[in-house]
Amino acid sequence: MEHIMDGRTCAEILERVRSRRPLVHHITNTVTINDCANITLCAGAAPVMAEAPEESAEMAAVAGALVLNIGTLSTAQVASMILAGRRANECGVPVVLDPVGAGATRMRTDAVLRILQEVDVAVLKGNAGEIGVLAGTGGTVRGVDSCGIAGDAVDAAVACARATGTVVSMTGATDVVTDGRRVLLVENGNPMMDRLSGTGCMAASVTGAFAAVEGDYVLSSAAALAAFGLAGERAAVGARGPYSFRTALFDELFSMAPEDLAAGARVRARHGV
Ligand SMILES: Nc1ncnc2c1ncn2[C@@H]1O[C@H](COP(=O)(O)OP(=O)(O)O)[C@@H](O)[C@H]1O
Ligand SMILES: Cc1ncsc1CCOP(=O)(O)O
Ligand SMILES: [Mg+2]
Repeated sequence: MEHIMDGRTCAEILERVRSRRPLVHHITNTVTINDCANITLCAGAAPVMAEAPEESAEMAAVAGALVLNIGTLSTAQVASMILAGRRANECGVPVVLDPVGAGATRMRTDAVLRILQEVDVAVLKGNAGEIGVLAGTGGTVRGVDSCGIAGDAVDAAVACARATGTVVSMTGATDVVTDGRRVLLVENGNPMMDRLSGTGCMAASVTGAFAAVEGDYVLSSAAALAAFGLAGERAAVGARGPYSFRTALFDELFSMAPEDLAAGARVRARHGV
């Protein structure tokens, strides 16, 4: 491990998001689209949602990052994602793919495999079940929820990164971020994040904002999950349930100073993969 990810590194990436305010182009689902826009703003970046095939490539070309989320996919939407993704690749814009529900239906699994074939994806951010399915090592997904992964979760994430050539960012109580060689474990977060629809989608949005300003996507993805998870920890204090937690989650990310993240990030390297 040539890079140890300390809180200071996370904080520096957050500072860069805040000072550069990158445009994060989303093609995403209709359930959590507004939450994705607002969490992007709270991170310090600028969201735009643009999925029409007539404009998606043009928008991707001027973005700092492109986030593709298949949560409410259609054949036409996936085609537009591929148009945008290819142009993003030509322009050096990092692409984050959220394979929402991959493994739950054949259409979702096939769409993800097709996007991975046609687009050079920088970060594949999914829950454990989705990553297990895409790794081919085994995972179970019901609807959009992970119902578990076969075998060791870190091994599956590493296998998925090697098979897809992406940085895999696998969320859960402990997040696993790997390029198939380096492995970072992010301990930030709170179980309340699992009780609210959209936290996985928002994690992808923040991942996109951080990827726009840091070209080492293992570092950018771990920093993004540390910041989002720390916001979740702080939001849980005093929350009365999922919806007061939701409001506080946005407020906590918005008001998070880089020094807060430097002190609160809990990221460690896992050796020996
Ligand atoms: N039990 C938990 N403890 C702490 N953080 C969690 C927990 N479950 C999920 N998270 C966090 O919530 C976010 C969404 O993760 P996850 O629930 O795995 O995604 P999805 O909604 O795609 O299934 C991530 O930032 C993750 O770290
Ligand atoms: C419930 C639902 N159905 C299709 S997309 C979606 C939102 C999924 O959000 P997340 O995976 O971030 O919890
Ligand atoms: Mg969820």
